[in-house]
Amino acid sequence: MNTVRTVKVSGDYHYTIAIGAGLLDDAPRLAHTLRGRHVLLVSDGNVAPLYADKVEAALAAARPDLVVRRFVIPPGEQEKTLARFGECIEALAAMGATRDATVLALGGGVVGDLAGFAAACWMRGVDCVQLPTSLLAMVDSSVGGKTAVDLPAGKNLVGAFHPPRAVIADTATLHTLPERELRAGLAEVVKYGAIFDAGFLHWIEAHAESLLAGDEAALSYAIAHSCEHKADVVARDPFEHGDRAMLNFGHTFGHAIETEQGYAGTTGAGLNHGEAVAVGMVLAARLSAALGMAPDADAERLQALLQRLGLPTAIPAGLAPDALLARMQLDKKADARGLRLVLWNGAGKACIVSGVAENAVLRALAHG
Ligand SMILES: NC(=O)c1ccc[n+]([C@@H]2O[C@H](COP(=O)([O-])OP(=O)(O)OC[C@H]3O[C@@H](n4cnc5c(N)ncnc54)[C@H](O)[C@@H]3O)[C@@H](O)[C@H]2O)c1
Ligand SMILES: O=C(O)C(=O)C[C@@H](O)[C@H](O)[C@H](O)COP(=O)(O)O
Ligand SMILES: [Zn+2]
Repeated sequence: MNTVRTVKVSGDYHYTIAIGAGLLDDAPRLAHTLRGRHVLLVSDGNVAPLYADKVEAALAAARPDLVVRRFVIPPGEQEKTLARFGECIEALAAMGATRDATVLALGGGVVGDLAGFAAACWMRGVDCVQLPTSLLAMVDSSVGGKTAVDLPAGKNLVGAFHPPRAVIADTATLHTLPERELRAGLAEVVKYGAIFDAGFLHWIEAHAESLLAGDEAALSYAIAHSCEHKADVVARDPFEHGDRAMLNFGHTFGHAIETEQGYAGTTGAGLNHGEAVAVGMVLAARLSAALGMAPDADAERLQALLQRLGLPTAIPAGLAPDALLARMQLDKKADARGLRLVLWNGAGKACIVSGVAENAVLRALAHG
């Protein structure tokens, strides 16, 4: 077994994030997270054929008494729906899952959000253990307990806060992750540097090529450091009453793009989540510069880094600014005063601004 890094999420909803190559083979570690006998392994059609047998074999070796069932969805953001959530709940009912059951989320953020939401709702809440297999899920979605499904009207509009019992990230799974999805995960890594840590942003700039090449040491440092930042903010603010909202940097724009494109990202016809967030961060940085809150040079530097990482930085053709603005108005941060956006004060510093003028946002969208 290679080195295992651990990051602890402290506070009322505490758990450990374990990061290392080969952790899906670590039967005692997996078994240790389970309380009862029922396990529903949720995955998608790309990940299950690669890793589900391995996980089930490890569970059977450590706990022969377990009742394990599999629920596999087709891959892609278009599957993060109320309908799939319903099927997942029915799978728990069919196996007679008791209140000490565990939902194992084996996959990227789509599987993690859907499985986590099912765990939050079955019998008003059973354990969820996140086994992230995409870079984006390792650095972001598996941590912090936001679970949700999308509606045609907007991203993540139905969901719950339901912190995982544990997160076990087997970095060896990244060897099979498509390059496009690796880049998408790097967008959320850049986000942490942009909003919290100018030094980390500089480190990413210096290690961009190693990260893109899938270098183990660089990726494992980026994952652990990103998780430290996320663990820190979600421990302080688990329900996003305050500065957890900074994790939404670029997301009000990005979610509007994803929704307007009908969540067509993973199939290749639109932007996926990480790509949309990359565009969104550039728009939020440019808007901040236009409002005199961030230096122009920092906004240009952020855009240049995202471009070096092979990420898009412009709104895809065919998306109208007024349609995107309408989508942004259904963002979960908005309140009676209107849009509430995460804006930027330059490298390492973000802020949350209420009542942002719509004409300034429209100008950013029109130039985007
Ligand atoms: N809950 C949160 O805090 C949070 C944070 C960030 C993003 N999200 C959500 O996460 C989702 C995006 O997650 P994502 O980028 O992981 O997308 P995803 O789950 O669609 O995974 C991307 C693609 O990679 C495939 N894949 C995953 N791991 C693989 C592996 N090891 N080998 C081969 N293929 C693999 C998947 O099958 C899929 O086709 C969005 O729905 C977003 O809203 C949630
Ligand atoms: O954990 C959080 O808080 C985040 O905002 C992380 C984001 O990267 C993630 O995409 C999240 O799902 C967005 O949340 P939402 O509340 O805007 O739906
Ligand atoms: Zn995100």
